[in-house]
Amino acid sequence: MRLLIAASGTGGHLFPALAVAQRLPQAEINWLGVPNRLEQTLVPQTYPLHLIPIEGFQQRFSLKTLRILWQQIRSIWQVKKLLKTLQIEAVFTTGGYIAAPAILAAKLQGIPVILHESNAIPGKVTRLLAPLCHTVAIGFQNTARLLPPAKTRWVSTPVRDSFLTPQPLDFPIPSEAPLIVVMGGSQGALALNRLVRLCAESWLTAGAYIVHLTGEQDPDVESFQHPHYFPRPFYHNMAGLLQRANLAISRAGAGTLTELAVTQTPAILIPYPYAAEDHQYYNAIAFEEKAAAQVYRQNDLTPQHLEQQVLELLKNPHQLTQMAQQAAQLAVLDSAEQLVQLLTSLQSP
Ligand SMILES: CC(=O)N[C@H]1[C@@H](OP(=O)(O)OP(=O)(O)OC[C@H]2O[C@@H](n3ccc(=O)[nH]c3=O)[C@H](O)[C@@H]2O)O[C@H](CO)[C@@H](O)[C@@H]1O
Repeated sequence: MRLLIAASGTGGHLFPALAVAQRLPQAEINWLGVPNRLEQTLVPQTYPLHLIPIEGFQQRFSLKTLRILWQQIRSIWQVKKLLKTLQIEAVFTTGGYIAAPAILAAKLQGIPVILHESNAIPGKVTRLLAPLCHTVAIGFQNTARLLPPAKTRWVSTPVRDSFLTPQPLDFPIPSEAPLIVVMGGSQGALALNRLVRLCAESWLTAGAYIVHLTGEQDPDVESFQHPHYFPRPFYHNMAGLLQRANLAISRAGAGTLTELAVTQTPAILIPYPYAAEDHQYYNAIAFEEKAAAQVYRQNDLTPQHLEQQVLELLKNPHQLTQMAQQAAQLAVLDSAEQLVQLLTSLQSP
């Protein structure tokens, strides 16, 4: 199969697409992305990457809106040409603004599209263009009700292959010590970082180790130091890290949540308060409803409260085990496989 994957921008859009691509060794895969985004680091060693210069629309109308609209229209023709030149037979996209030209160009060329929407509240492009897709694969079961004219199928969200087998971890952490992993999504989260640094001392004193994924942009990254505290701007072996973690303190991006479920990691979730339509909160609630996580609104959460909640959990391994068991109930281990089947079924008469 000749497949175009349109996935761009953040880890949450790229890693699920890479997980599907990994499972299609026979396919001829080309990738559609945007300049200067994470795909330029993650994709070109494995797949030819084609870049189109587009941006997402801003909330408020301005002259820039017209420029973005023009970029979008132009990019539809660029993608249409690409589909033709590469003789693409199917398009797979994980949503976001790159999905718009990919879906519209595929529709003009009569090529079927599988769109994967990982979030509980679908993004704007998904809501608008879902009816043009062959199938919209969804990460959360409840999302189907928000996409009524489209054909939906719940598959959860794919995780990288490494999550499906035990991975070694290269941090010097004794096997009996509790490990807290702090994650702010693929770009880190400054507010979460500040909050955690205010609490870290007391968790470390209680015997925990901390791996803190800070993102690349934190100016205060060196402001807290301790021999059992490991800050990293970005870490690639997420599977090994989460398999070992006893507790995660995290934003609530859909990709991260799926990985927490697959690795059975109990979590304190602090959704990004400015995510479009508050979708991270609704992602997180699905985990809280199943008692797999505790959810706190960033604006209501004081450092004292977070510090206490974590200390309580560290003192109560039985509660952590119960949360881990509940997280396991949310895991769908063959999500990537289901998407591969959907894609390959497009070729059957
Ligand atoms: C601010 C915002 O709107 N973020 C959105 C974005 O987030 P973002 O890309 O942060 O979100 P996710 O949590 O879905 O995915 C992060 C991915 O990056 C990986 N990772 C992270 C840190 C690290 O050091 N190493 C690493 O590999 C994680 O393992 C995970 O696979 O896309 C997600 C999927 O549409 C949405 O749910 C999020 O709401």
